[in-house]
Amino acid sequence: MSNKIDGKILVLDDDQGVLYTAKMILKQHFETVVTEGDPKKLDFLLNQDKYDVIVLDMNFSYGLTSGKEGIKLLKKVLEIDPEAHVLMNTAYGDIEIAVEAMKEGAVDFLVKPWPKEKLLATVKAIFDLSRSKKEVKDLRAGQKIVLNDQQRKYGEIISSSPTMKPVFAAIDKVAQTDANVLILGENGTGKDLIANAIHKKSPRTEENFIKVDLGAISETLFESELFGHVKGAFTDAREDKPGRFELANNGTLFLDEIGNLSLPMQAKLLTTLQFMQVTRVGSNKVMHLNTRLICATNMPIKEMVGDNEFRQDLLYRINTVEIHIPPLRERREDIEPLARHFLKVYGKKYGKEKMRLNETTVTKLKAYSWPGNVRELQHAIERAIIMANSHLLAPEDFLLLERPDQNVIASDTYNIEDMEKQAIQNAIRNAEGNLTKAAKTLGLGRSTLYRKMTKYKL
Ligand SMILES: Nc1ncnc2c1ncn2[C@@H]1O[C@H](COP(=O)(O)OP(=O)(O)OP(=O)(O)O)[C@@H](O)[C@H]1O
Repeated sequence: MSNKIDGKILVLDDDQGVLYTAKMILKQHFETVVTEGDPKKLDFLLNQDKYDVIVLDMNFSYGLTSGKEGIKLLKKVLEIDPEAHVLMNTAYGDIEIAVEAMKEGAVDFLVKPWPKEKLLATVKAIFDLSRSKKEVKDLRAGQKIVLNDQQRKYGEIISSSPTMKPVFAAIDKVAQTDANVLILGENGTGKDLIANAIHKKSPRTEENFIKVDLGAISETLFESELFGHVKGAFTDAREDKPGRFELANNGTLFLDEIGNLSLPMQAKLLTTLQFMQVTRVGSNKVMHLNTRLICATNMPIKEMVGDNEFRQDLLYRINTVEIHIPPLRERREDIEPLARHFLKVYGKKYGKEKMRLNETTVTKLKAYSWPGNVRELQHAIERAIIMANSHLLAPEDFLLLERPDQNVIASDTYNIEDMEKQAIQNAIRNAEGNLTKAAKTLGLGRSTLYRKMTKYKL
């Protein structure tokens, strides 16, 4: 390995002698030194690559000593790359022009002819400045993601059913290891919560817990989101950005909805997991990682392997330990404590702390099949609290209709109001009680939906 600095320097000057000398000096210390005598090539060069330091001549055309050409070029450089670090080079020692260049955004200037050490020392200092600014930026971009992830609230896990005992036992055991865990369970069963609980109980608890919803990542953004990118790697890459893998280094990476990954994305993920190393898109620097992996899915992943929709080798890599979370209908003992828990949480949120459930309501809640699991129960309680007229929640405060086979208005009425009422009921049912989602499906605002629900006594 060379001990040169891994940096890129561009020298633009119409004096071939200057270009030659600068290259000779800088090449001994920096990995890449590009020299160019034609200012018209500037656009092409800057769009092609990103330079840590640009040494720019102030007086291009022969005989022109006003420095105007250099200022024009400087503006152009900064237009293409507003963060460029430009060192102006002038043969005439015209301090006023140099000061103007600094005002326009140049970082420093040199007066030709410069002693060899002076050029090197100045370029090195500017290089260090540019790198440290970049590191701060990287850190900020990373912190933003980490902060978002940390701010996501993970509440307490409520459960008293025997069916959940093996789940808690598994959490305690795997938390102490670095084993890859695959959490399986229907929508809304608490996979997120369990993944976070494993992290919290693990020795990595002080490090980051980073979640990636693979179901929400497009094919084009997959690599950049997971592995990061460097500025200019693609059109929208305006800044360097660390990937989720990198941010989860020494911590835990939670890949949710892994069953939704396309086969090409599965292949990319597998390679990363095999070597536990990533390279930011557009860079060639390999980073070795120490990341604990937890994956989750609500899809029948083993059947998907049989149907060649999910790679078997990837499944083997992620499912060292499997944790199955049973659906709520298979642990009915949890319904009441969960309902009371959400009653407390939302009672507080909406200033209705006195809300209670009556016995018939509890019986009704326990009898329901909860296809949307804990999330559906959570939304049902929240809605009931918002809509209820008294402190005692009655069965009528819950819209728990078993799902119809078809997602259509099953009616032969043409009365507009009846149709509207049925459409609202269907939408709420299909959204598993999530009113925001139901309102969206209906094309209504949330408050309009509340109004209509009151009107139709829903
Ligand atoms: N045992 C539990 N105790 C308290 N809250 C729970 C429990 N299980 C789930 N929840 C709550 O239910 C909601 C859904 O849970 P979570 O997001 O963890 O489910 P999920 O299985 O990851 O869902 P999806 O498959 O849709 O991503 C969350 O608000 C979570 O806090």
